[in-house]
Amino acid sequence: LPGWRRHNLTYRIVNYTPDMSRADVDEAIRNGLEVWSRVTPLTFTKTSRGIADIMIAFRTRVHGRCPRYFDGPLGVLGHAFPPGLGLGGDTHFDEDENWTKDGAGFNLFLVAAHEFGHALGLSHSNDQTALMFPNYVSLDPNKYPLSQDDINGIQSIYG
Ligand SMILES: CC(C)C[C@H](C(=O)NO)C(=O)N[C@@H](CC(N)=O)C(=O)NCc1cccc(N)c1
Ligand SMILES: [Ca+2]
Ligand SMILES: [Zn+2]
Repeated sequence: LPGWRRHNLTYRIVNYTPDMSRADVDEAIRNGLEVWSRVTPLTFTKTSRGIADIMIAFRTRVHGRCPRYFDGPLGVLGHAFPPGLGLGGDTHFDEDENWTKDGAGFNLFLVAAHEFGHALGLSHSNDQTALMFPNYVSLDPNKYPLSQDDINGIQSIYG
């Protein structure tokens, strides 16, 4: 099955980027998840310790037991693992990027919303307007980032 069977999921921000305030990181992550909870029956509860379904961390290069590596500034910005136990759902951001809450560098909210699409079971879309399009397009972060393609995709998994 491509999606989570449980709809009440937990997430934990394991570490924070020095590029932004903790409050701004918490906000960007919460909003990135809310993009998807608004169009599905999914709920996301933040935990500050132990193992959560979606473990979120800022990492560089080779990191921990993660099978994927980061590549320094630019290029790959983040990666997330599809639903499942263990690494499933876990989402990593490349700490070698400049993470911001506005238009400079890379907007954490936008990249997080994209990565969480993967963590919920979506793969890339070839629709240029889709959040799940492979390449970062710096949208106005206040603009609603989901396209109809994204909504069709997530609702085909979570109904
Ligand atoms: C092969 C993958 C590990 C690439 C990686 C990705 O898609 N992660 O989900 C990634 O970071 N892709 C870059 C590609 C790039 N540097 O343009 C990206 O911006 N993905 C995140 C993203 C953020 C917001 C919107 C969109 N459409 C894509
Ligand atoms: Ca990178
Ligand atoms: Zn992606």
